Amino acid sequence: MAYGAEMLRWFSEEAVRIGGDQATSVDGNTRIMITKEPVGPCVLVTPWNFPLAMGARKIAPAVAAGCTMVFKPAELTPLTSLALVQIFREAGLPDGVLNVVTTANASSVVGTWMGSGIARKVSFTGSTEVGKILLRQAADNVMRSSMELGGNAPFIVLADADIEKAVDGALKAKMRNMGEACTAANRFFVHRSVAGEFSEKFAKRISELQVGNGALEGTDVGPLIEQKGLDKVQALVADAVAKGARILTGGSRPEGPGYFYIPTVLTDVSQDAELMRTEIFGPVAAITVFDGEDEVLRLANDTEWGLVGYVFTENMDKALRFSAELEVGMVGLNTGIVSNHAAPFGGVKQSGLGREGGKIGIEEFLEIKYTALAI
Ligand SMILES: O=CCCCC(=O)O
Repeated sequence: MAYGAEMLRWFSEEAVRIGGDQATSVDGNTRIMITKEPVGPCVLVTPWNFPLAMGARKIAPAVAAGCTMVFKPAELTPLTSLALVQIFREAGLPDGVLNVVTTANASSVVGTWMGSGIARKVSFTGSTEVGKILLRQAADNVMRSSMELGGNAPFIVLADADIEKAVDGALKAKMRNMGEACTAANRFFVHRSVAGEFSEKFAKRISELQVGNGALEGTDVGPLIEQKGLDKVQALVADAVAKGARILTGGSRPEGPGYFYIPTVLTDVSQDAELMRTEIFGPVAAITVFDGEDEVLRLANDTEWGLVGYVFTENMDKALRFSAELEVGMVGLNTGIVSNHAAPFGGVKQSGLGREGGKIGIEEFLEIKYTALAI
């Protein structure tokens, strides 16, 4: 909620800073005037995992830039988005600027918007698979496209890391939103010399998390979103164990109803395990041990995704080397959280196109116009 609210504050402040530029041509005969205009009607499509913040991160810059929009929230979490739209109405946003449509038939509704020829921009947060469909549709009308897609984040603990800091960061990078985040650490690579200490301390902290009803006092983590998510997590753990992984903690679901899964730490995970290549989207940490820095960089970059990478080290040179060589859009150095309304959020490779938040976030909703003025 705070993340979403800060997006609104940030972009309300950025609205008044949409600048332009001017220059004189080399021959001195033309004044070059550069202005910025709203890109035009936008198609916004958001996921269920941060229903308020992901809507706010698109709607706020679009409104600030002066765009109108059609907005389709996730089928699993429509009510948060309806509440957000109501807040905009109460704040005085004119009718017709922000139009929300809830549907169980996303492809038909969004496909109609994409093919309309009216929309000039699409901004999507969700799976790489759906992102590719939208990009193909966007190509037909040459629409501006912002894509926040999947991730397969490496979490690297170097030999000289502060282990307490690394465990703390690992807990956040793995367990924020029960692991149901594109930023979630998916693959843990720990240097052999500290692997025992890190794994033991991390597994202990994970095993102390109280799983249960989020409305009850003392609960740390709740259930997964749906049966499909739970089935996926169970299958990924079974596959990893069949390929030689050892369970340090968790590895099963608790008795009783609900889509709960006990937070899990696996070690000795084979690079062939399915969860090394798939976004887990659940509370499972897969640890592998490495010996050399070149080796771990190669393993970390061996994925089609490139959203975020986490590195823990007390050595500045190594920190900067890893930050430069990881093929990602965002790096967490000695921190397990990169998400911040004031920072440019986004990935490289198949993790997406464009950035959301920060100073650049509003540019995604602006078009540049150049006017030549004879002098
Ligand atoms: O799952 C990805 C949505 C983005 C979450 C974030 O901003 O941290």
